[in-house]
Amino acid sequence: MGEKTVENITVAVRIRPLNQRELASGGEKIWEKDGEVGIKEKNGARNFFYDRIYDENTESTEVFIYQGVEVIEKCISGYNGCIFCYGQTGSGKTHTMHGVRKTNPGLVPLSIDHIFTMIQRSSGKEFLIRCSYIEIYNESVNDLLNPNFLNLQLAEDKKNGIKIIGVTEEVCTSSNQVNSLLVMGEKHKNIASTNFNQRSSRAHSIFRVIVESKNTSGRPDVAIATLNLIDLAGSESADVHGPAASSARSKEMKYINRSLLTLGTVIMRLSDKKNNAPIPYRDSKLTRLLQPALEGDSKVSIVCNISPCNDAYDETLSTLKFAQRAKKIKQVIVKNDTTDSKALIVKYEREIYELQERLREMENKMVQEEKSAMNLNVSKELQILQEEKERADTKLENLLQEKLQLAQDLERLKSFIIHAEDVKPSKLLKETEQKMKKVATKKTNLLHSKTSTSKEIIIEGDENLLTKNMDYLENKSIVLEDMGNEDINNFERHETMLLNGLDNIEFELLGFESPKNITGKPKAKQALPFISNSALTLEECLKIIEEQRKCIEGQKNTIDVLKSEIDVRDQTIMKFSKDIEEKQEQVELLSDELKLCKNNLTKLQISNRFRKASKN
Ligand SMILES: Nc1ncnc2c1ncn2[C@@H]1O[C@H](COP(=O)(O)OP(=O)(O)OP(=O)(O)O)[C@@H](O)[C@H]1O
Repeated sequence: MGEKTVENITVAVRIRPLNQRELASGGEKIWEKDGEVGIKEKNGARNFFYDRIYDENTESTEVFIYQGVEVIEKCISGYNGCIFCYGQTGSGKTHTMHGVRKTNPGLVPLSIDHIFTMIQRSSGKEFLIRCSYIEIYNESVNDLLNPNFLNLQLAEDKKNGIKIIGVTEEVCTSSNQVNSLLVMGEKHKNIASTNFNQRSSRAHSIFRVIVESKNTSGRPDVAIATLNLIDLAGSESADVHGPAASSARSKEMKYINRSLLTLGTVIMRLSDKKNNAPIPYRDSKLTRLLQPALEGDSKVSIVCNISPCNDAYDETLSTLKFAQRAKKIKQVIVKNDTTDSKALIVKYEREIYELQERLREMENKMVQEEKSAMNLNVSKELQILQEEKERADTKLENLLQEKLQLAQDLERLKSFIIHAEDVKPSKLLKETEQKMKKVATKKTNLLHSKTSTSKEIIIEGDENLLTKNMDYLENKSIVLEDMGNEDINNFERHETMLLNGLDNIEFELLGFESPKNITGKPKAKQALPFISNSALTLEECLKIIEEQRKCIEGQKNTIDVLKSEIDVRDQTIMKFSKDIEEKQEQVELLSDELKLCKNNLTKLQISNRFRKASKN
């Protein structure tokens, strides 16, 4: 706890001018100011003294100078403050508290202006201002800054007084901002027209400003002061609404009067300390909310508003008595110093510090990012990609070479392969084959035409191949006799050739053995010009042909394998090319990202430089 001061509640009386209704009804002014601090009945029957008396000629600014300035300045120094107006309906409470914003502002807007003026003058200190605005309507606490928040609950808070749970608290940094909140709250106020006041407040309204202050150097203490600016609803008698009063107005009147009565009792008990009767703070929401202030933790200033008219005599007298009692209340007000980390200013400062740290970290990180992006990531990435590309290029080059080699091999191998259709049959072979066919036919015919004996002789001729040959020639001459002359000539012309061209197959077809011994060496090979070695037997030739055929088939298989290998490599090459394209795209993307990163950094740096400049 901080410094203490013992003070009385400051009580002033403000006399408003007679209003139209009073003048029209022939009302008379029976109360008048008596010096700076006195008020007396015109007939001299009664007089009262307070801290200050304001008459109908006094401007609200003057009221503020005496009733408001000290309270506000105490708040700025860390003491709680409370200013409220008390009086019957239509006596000028709202006029005093709020006034007419531009032409004749009341204590609330003047207090706000003064708070910010004081802040401006308080070098070496920092402040945090937050505001809330509520009204107590029919004993229900409603949020005027958020009309959806109705019937808010109250809770005891030993450090900060009575807390309104869930109330809207707006942090404000200028008087304009606070005034905007006031305007907004005013729109949600319960106001109605009565016989006594066209715009009568149907609820008590409390504009609350919490001022947190802290020295920028030295002790870390934070002073938290709460300023309550209260415009009470006025006490009402039944004639305020007339006999046709609606049930809503009657209900409002009941609640207003009951809470004002409780306030009166609280003030009475506080002013009479000898009487140890309990103080009924809890009997109304109004007194509960005012309890910390009235109990003595606040600098309290009360303006009691009265009508000077004779027809309001009772109400005015009641107000003046209330003011007298209030004047007696002594208060020990204490400065609210705290090192509580819950103080919003401490919390915000910590947050600001944390945010600045984070910003610094972010800036460093961004510089690092930029560097690494510039020097490491991108160049490394590029280097890797380039190396990969070079490797892929080499691979591709090798594969192309291999492919070329394979293509050449293939061509070479292809040139080795001879297809049947590629080979032109020799004229000689063709003729030989034709003759062979003819001979075969004729031999068959001959065999059929001969007796079974001659057939047997031929078969038996196996014993002596030469004899067989003779027989054969004999048989042939028989056949020749049977054939026409033309045939004979033809046959003879080709006989040698035929004999030479006959191979073992023909002989075997005819049921003979190979005529190797007939001519010494078989001549069949001479009829096969593609076999260059005439020394080979026909079987050997066939074998060679078969081997060659197999070899060609083998080569074909090899070529097929090579072809499929080439296909696989082609696919690999395609894959590599695709990979390279993808990597190049990645490189482009990374370059774009880097550009973006650089732009963002430049923007951030500019905004930082702007922010630091505007701070200075
Ligand atoms: N000092 C003053 N000078 C000029 N006009 C005043 C003064 N005091 C009050 N009035 C006028 O009297 C009328 C009623 O005043 P006001 O609304 O402030 O009364 P109130 O006490 O707030 O009433 P209620 O309790 O019904 O809300 C208003 O039109 C107001 O402008």
